[in-house]
Amino acid sequence: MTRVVIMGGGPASWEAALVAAQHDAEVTVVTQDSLGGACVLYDCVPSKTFIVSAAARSAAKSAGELGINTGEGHADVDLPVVHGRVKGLALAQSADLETRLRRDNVRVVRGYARFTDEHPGLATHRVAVETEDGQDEVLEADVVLIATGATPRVLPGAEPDGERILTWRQIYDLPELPEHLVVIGSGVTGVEFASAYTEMGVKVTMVSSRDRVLPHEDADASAVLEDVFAERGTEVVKHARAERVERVDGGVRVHLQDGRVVEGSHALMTVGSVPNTTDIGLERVGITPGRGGFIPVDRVSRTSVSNVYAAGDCTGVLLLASVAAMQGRTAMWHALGGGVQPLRLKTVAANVFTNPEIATVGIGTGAINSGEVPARSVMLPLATNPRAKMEGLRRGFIKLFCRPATGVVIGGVVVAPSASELILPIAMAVQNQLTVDDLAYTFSVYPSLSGSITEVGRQLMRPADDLN
Ligand SMILES: Cc1cc2nc3c(=O)[nH]c(=O)nc-3n(C[C@H](O)[C@H](O)[C@H](O)COP(=O)(O)OP(=O)(O)OC[C@H]3O[C@@H](n4cnc5c(N)ncnc54)[C@H](O)[C@@H]3O)c2cc1C
Ligand SMILES: NC(=O)c1ccc[n+]([C@@H]2O[C@H](COP(=O)([O-])OP(=O)(O)OC[C@H]3O[C@@H](n4cnc5c(N)ncnc54)[C@H](O)[C@@H]3O)[C@@H](O)[C@H]2O)c1
Repeated sequence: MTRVVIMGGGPASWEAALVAAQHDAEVTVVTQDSLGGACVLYDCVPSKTFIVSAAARSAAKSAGELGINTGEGHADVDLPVVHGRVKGLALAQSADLETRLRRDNVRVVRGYARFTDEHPGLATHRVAVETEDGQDEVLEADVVLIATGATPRVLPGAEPDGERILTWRQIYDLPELPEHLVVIGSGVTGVEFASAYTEMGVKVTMVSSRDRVLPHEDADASAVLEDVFAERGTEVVKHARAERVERVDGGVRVHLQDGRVVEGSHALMTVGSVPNTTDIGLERVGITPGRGGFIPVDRVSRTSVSNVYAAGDCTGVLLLASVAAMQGRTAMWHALGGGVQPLRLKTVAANVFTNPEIATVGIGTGAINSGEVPARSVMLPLATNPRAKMEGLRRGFIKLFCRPATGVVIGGVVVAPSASELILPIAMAVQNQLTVDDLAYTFSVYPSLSGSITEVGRQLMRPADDLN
């Protein structure tokens, strides 16, 4: 029986464990947190649960527009209930995962895992487990998967104290909503929390190091988000790098590198993550971390050392739960001899959970605008969609990219309240190399937002004459 040891307990780990168990391996997961890892306990799941509550408040506040009076536009936030729900759902999901893995005979050990091979180059590996209760043990492994994830990056001079200077993992312990939250960093994490706290009725100022929020996303999508921020009173301070955060009476002062100062009651640090790779004994197996401490892997999750795989945020490939999970499965399919499809990043769908949401898949706008990838594209504002009008949606769009000659769909962007759901037909088109004609001939429900996807397909169709 192949002995598989998995270090870490997030999506890369639990998905790998399920595949390995299916292949009759003897599987041990070593995780210092409960199962689910940072994804379920601190990052993805808690933030999305919080965002659902924030969206419910917005919906209640805007119901009057649709003729439903909720009582003078009030929608009070019961923060202990919101935070209780966030933590409760995370723990419940973690417990579900543990039950599932145990049912598949996966051994789950709570502890910290490190390689302890005597020297690099050995055919099998040893992983030492350090437990809180001192029941340390050493596991012999034929295959090891490193899935140790990442941790919030700390800016020197802005060390989180859990009271006023916070990481996104500490906010659910706040007894009250901040009066004025300064969000430092305008990547995906920053904008999601800026959007959610604004919807919760908090004054938010965002410190953005670039000329726009979400510098790596579609520029039209960022522009919609900036318009919404402006309309709701979320201030964005641009070209602004935080140098340090000082605690003052009743609040914080954020000192920017150019001398400007931003004041608020609390600072939320969203300046990226660092991989958990420094203290796991990589040198004992001969793995040298790459740039930023991430572990280099190929498209089937192999490291430079035979029978040692890595998956998820510790690899820095694409810091998404869905990618972590696929990397984990791929590692086990490869290690245990199943058929394996190398990871295809061009087909990954992702979503920014702001209001409206921003979903993307396939080739990005950057590569198309720069001419690197030739494409035809259409952007259709949702304002003309009948269902959007009924729902009172004024902003958002569907954008589609296809190959100039064949019309094969290669990417798309959706900006809409439910973009995370609407992106799926485009993702299926990209994954299966469907054409704009395939989309155009697909029935969509009338009236529906997805009707705009088939409409974009029709706008990108070419009469047969054009193709000759
Ligand atoms: C605020 C936020 C929101 C996000 N929202 C989304 C989203 O909506 N959708 C999405 O797809 N992605 C989202 N992500 C990204 C997603 O959370 C990560 O990509 C995902 O968690 C990575 O999973 P992983 O398997 O690498 O491990 P992680 O989830 O990071 O878990 C790794 C676990 O291993 C443990 N560990 C570390 N070292 C050891 C060791 N030596 N021994 C034992 N255990 C160890 C860690 O403590 C941790 O519990 C979000 C990220 C953040 C920060
Ligand atoms: N919905 C989702 O799927 C979701 C949500 C959150 C995070 N994530 C993933 O997690 C990863 C990390 O995202 P993130 O937003 O946490 O980190 P990030 O690294 O993408 O963004 C951090 C931002 O902070 C800025 N920054 C760094 N130092 C700064 C300073 N001193 N002052 C001001 N700004 C500063 C950086 O320029 C950058 O724009 C991403 O790959 C993302 O896809 C996904």
